[in-house]
Amino acid sequence: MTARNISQFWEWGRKIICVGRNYADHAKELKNAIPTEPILFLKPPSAYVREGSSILVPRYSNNLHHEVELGVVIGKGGTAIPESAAMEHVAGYALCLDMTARDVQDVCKSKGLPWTRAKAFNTSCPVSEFIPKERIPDPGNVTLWLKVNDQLRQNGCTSQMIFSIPYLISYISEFITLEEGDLILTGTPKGVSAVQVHDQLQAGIQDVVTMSFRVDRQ
Ligand SMILES: O=C([O-])CC(=O)C(=O)O
Ligand SMILES: [Mg+2]
Repeated sequence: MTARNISQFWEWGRKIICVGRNYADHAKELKNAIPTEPILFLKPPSAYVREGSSILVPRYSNNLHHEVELGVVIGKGGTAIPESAAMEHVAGYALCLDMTARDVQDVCKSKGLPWTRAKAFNTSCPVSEFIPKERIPDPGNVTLWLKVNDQLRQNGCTSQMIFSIPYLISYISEFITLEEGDLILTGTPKGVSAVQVHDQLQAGIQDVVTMSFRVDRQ
């Protein structure tokens, strides 16, 4: 067996744990209450898509939204990690999109059902290259942006997160053991909007990384 390299964490088949409503301005734009505790959901590793492949609109959705998010890649596993030690468990970062079938999510929300079909479908988690920890010395203060066909839609700073990265690692690991290669999506700032087939999405973390994806029909 060849040695696994964390710089290709998306091939490892590990967990993708997502935080919802972690920016007050995004919670407000969707008319949701501001959470007092992290809201979590999961995507399977089959959700990953890499540059060069397209984001596919599920056949059952007519309102696919982009959500640009900072992803935290776990380098050292652990259970019940104290907040003070949380950053020692981080190997690096990735720019991520939490693609969301908003029409499906709205139905799930109205019925009090889980968001799986809205959030966990194939290609619902586009990811950039792996960004080693050293390249983002202060992950709590970086700008995330996203353009659709060259028009800026999202532009937010991770300093606006309600729950910090160390807090999230500690909170999650209390009841889900984190493993090397897991990814945590930390929530999206405001500006989410619908994408259409053949749109071109471009996103970045200030001067650290950019990525682009095309949207196609499934
Ligand atoms: O808006 C949602 O669907 C919740 C979410 O994933 C986020 O806030 O990033
Ligand atoms: Mg999200």
